[in-house]
Amino acid sequence: MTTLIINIKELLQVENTPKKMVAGKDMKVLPTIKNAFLLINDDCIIDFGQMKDLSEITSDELIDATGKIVLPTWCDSHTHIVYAGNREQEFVDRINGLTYEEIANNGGGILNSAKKLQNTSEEELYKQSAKRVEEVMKLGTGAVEIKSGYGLTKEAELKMLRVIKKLNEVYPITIKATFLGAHALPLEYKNNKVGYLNEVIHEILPIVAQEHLAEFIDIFCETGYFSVEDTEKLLQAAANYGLKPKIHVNQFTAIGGVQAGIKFNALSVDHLEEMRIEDIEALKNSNTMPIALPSCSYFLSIPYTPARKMIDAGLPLALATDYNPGSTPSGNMNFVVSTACIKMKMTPEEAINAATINAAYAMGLEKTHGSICKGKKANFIITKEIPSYYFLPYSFGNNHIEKVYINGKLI
Ligand SMILES: N=CN[C@@H](CCC(=O)O)C(=O)O
Ligand SMILES: [Zn+2]
Repeated sequence: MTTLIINIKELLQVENTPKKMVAGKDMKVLPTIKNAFLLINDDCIIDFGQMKDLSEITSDELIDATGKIVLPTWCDSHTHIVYAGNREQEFVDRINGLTYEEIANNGGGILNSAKKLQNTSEEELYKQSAKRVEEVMKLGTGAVEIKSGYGLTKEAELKMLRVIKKLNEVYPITIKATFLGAHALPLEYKNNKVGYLNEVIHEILPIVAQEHLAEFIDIFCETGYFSVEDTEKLLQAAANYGLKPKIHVNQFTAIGGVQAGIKFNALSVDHLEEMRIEDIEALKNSNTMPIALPSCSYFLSIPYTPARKMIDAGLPLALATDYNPGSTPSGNMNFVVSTACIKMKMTPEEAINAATINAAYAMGLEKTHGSICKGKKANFIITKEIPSYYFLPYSFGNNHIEKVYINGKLI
């Protein structure tokens, strides 16, 4: 089945030769075609170009996109979409003066979500999570990474990963799974971090690998959670099973997590609200993609990742939502792109690159996602009539999306 979109006001992020990602000054460049067409066949992009070069208008379906912009769907390379219940009480507690750290120390935070998830059946967890997957697809996300990490027992971690697997089988959106058993210390291991890490490494990780439940490994490398030494121990064990790191580092304190990630050839290092010069230096000449999570900074009122310093130093940057019940109860990549422009001083071109091609790279999907390129997945957003693509981040909080196609299917 072919679909032809004609009279596109501007087609964004077009590529003739697919690139891996963009870094530094190149992030300011967003290749586009004005007055364009896009042709897809089933789940694949087969042609695009200027309207004047379109030889004949024959297709099973024809869409006139006069006044509208077409761009690749967003890639969300860091989420915790599979969770049970919510934590709106903690939100109110923070408004009333408690800090995120105080809430966690009182048994709230990640442990609160873990308790809820352990007491939720796999079917119910699937149901709650599927609703969020449907929601983010409508918001224009065509590929997403989802972590475990709210289980914190063998049974519950595997339950989360099976739910992620089922979501990937049921929905057209591409889903990549990450094993985050080392997200927090469960209460039973309060004074026995070594014991819990051994449980993760020797009891859960082998099953995750054997059952192919995750492609990536993650750990919360942070003061009060897991140290750099813990991180290296886990990443070494995961490497033996072929799991690639995508890790939580530098959210509240910079303790060397960036360097640990690079040492183990991490695909990405994520959060980075606290960045030292040596962290930026370490990322240069690495294959590791830094990921910023501006909605988390917004929600927790913590610093934003210093995108300007990083990009001006020649680094690439990806943007993701961090959708989770504690620090970011939002999976809206449109808001992420706006916030990156408004609060992190990224240009619209940089933000769109960071949320498409660089984000695809940060999940190992750059060959199939993240741009309008022949042979890539037919994943794209058709906007409502808008004056220019600047309008997307500028007119923040408003919905500019008219249609979303994922794997060639209208969502
Ligand atoms: N920082 C660690 N993990 C999550 C939030 C966890 C929670 O509060 O539930 C994050 O990425 O922000
Ligand atoms: Zn996270």
